[in-house]
Amino acid sequence: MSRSINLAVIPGDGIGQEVVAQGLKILSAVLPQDVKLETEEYDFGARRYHATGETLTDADLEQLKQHDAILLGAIGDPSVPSGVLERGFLLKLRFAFDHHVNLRPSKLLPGVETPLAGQPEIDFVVVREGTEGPYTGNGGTIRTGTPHAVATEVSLNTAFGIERVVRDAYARAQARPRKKLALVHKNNVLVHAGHLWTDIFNKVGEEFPEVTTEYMHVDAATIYLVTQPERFDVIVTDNLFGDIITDLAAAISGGIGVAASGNINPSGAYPSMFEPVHGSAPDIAGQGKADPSATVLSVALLLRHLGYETEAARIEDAVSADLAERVGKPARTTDEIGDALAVRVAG
Ligand SMILES: NC(=O)c1ccc[n+]([C@@H]2O[C@H](COP(=O)([O-])OP(=O)(O)OC[C@H]3O[C@@H](n4cnc5c(N)ncnc54)[C@H](O)[C@@H]3O)[C@@H](O)[C@H]2O)c1
Ligand SMILES: CC(C)[C@H](C(=O)O)[C@@H](O)C(=O)O
Ligand SMILES: [Mg+2]
Repeated sequence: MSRSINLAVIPGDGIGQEVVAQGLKILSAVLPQDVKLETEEYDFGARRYHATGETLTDADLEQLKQHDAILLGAIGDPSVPSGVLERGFLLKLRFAFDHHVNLRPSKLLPGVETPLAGQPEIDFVVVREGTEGPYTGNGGTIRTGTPHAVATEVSLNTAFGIERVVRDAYARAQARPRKKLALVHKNNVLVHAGHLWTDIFNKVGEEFPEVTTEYMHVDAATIYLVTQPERFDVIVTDNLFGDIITDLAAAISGGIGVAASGNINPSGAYPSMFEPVHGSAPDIAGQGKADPSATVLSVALLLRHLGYETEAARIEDAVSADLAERVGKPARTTDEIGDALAVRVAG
């Protein structure tokens, strides 16, 4: 039986261009010959915006819908006002394709440096809700430019949206050896949203008696992520808390250059999108300094999502070996790391 992957590729802005090139290099190197890889590149981001004023049109969404999956580098550029591309492209796409499971694994691989004392066991996954919370654009500004300006950014939380992501997180916890799930929220202050999350978390938990649960306020979670990261197995949390704690999770487990993510539509109704957790890093863009590992690991998540478990594991092993060998060696360019990984996955 012939197999194929029809992939939408969105390099985007800044280092997105550099790291996606490496991701594709590794993808081509790892796939068996009988798998036909078709890629179509899209120019979303600052270039498209400056040329046309567009971020993501309905026609673009129609085209993207035809693919099996999407690989994204990063979106956002200092030449475009903050929020225009982030909301107008990235969030619009995540919402349009109902990417409600934003999956962000963190694993401290052997030999990889962490700013934490000792070499703690870090191996957890954050299931970040991806379509609701304070991200929906449910707000506004009045009296702009006056001393009485008012801005609101209302967090939207639906029972439907919470329940589906919470159930997904329980299922992931159930499938892992430690079977632990933590709900991270702020139900001591955000009592409306927080209690809806907590009630649903407890109710869905009745279906998963083997999963051990705990609740933690998000501020305390930031303490434990630093002092006891080994405590975590699966974390489920809302969109904004998930955004913040996954940058922290990246920082403790090898850095933002190795943090991968998947924006998953579990039903398959729309293609899922895989991207590094990091952004376009304008401070290092164009200098060959970006670590492509996060994108390469995102390619592994993409392959696993499409059923290519062996190839996904090969990529993860290659990145792990590459990271372990870095200690004490001079820094390599983005391209050099990509080349080394391509050799490893092919061999
Ligand atoms: N998914 C996305 O497309 C995404 C994610 C985050 C931020 N952004 C956007 O990216 C732009 C820059 O955001 P930011 O500076 O807050 O975050 P950032 O993640 O781009 O950069 C934060 C820091 O991490 C470093 N860094 C990031 N990726 C790296 C890599 N692969 N290797 C080595 N170092 C790396 C950067 O040099 C910088 O010091 C903004 O426009 C923001 O909105 C986009
Ligand atoms: C750029 C921004 C919209 C995005 C988010 O907040 O989700 C980014 O920070 C991320 O973590 O993917
Ligand atoms: Mg973020």
